[in-house]
Amino acid sequence: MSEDVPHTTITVSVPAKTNLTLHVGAPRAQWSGRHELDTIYCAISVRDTVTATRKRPGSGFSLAIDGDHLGDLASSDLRRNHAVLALFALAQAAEREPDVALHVEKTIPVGAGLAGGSADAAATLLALNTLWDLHWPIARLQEVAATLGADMPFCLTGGFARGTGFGERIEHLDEDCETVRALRDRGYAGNVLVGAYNAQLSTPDVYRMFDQIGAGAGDDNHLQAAAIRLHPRSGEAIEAAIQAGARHAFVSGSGPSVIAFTPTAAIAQAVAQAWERARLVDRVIAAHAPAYPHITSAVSTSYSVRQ
Ligand SMILES: C[C@@](CO)(OP(=O)(O)O)[C@H](O)COP(=O)(O)OP(=O)(O)OC[C@H]1O[C@@H](n2ccc(N)nc2=O)[C@H](O)[C@@H]1O
Ligand SMILES: Nc1ncnc2c1ncn2[C@@H]1O[C@H](COP(=O)(O)OP(=O)(O)O)[C@@H](O)[C@H]1O
Repeated sequence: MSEDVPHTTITVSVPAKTNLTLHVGAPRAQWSGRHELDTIYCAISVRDTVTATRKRPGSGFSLAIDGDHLGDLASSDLRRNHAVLALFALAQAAEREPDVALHVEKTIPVGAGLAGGSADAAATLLALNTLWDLHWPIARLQEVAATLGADMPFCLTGGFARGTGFGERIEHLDEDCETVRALRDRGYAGNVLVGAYNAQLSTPDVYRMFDQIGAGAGDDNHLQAAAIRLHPRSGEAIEAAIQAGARHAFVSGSGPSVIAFTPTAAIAQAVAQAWERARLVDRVIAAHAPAYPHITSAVSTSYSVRQ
């Protein structure tokens, strides 16, 4: 005898994160040495997609990862993947079994300062919130996300937000608020180019270099000088982008990737050409800011389970 089991698949598309400003304070013992931050997060439309599918009870989790530039992910322990950590964190918080198949399709460069891991964790939480019929509010999911990483709570909402604490305290910034209007007036919205690298930077290493050399004079990203010290090509790409007319160009978070805000198609072409001609980046990705996560599909079918 067989029984029909609902077979639901939820797919979430999630944007990458950059920091328009990233002011770094002292490390705090109560945060296990993490530094106090005051940052403006901005999500950009370089996206990963996470699909979560219910599996047979007791069969455990599975993870499949696709993408052309997986960096150290290709050889890393699947159980340490941030999407899997999010699955187990929500399973524990919601008292559910993690019998879920996760499929992560990556275009966010890995170890790039774009929070690709945090984005996949956020997408997993959003997918499971529907797959398991939890329908928890974002604030409750953010409590789970904050236990996993500083910029994970922001990745659940996208758009613009101010982050404080070690980055986990989020004040979402509405599109029509004064701060966002001022950001738009200063050219921090619209088309961007991402200068991506095959190389990765370890975020802890960048913070340690920051502790040694501090912030560069006038840098809105206090980690920028440290990231450039460890990955000089990022600094060359920033200079070339500004010379080519970019409104803003900076290292994204702990780097090495570079973000250039390009207000016209001609400037975008000039920046891309300057980067490619002098091989200042390994890949150029066009995107726009801000961007938001969204559920792209929820498919319910059924499959027979032999009793
Ligand atoms: C720098 C930022 C800016 O948004 O993002 P990325 O550029 O890496 O994406 C964040 O602060 C990345 O925070 P988070 O995502 O938790 O960092 P992880 O890669 O998990 O590395 C954690 C390590 O980074 C350092 N760290 C992280 C956050 C913080 N406020 N102070 C720190 O000193 C600590 O050494 C910590 O152990
Ligand atoms: N799903 C994931 N996507 C990207 N990186 C991941 C993921 N899971 C674990 N990681 C690990 O997290 C580290 C940081 O990756 P990532 O979040 O992309 O960069 P950053 O912290 O610089 O924004 C990498 O060493 C990577 O192996």
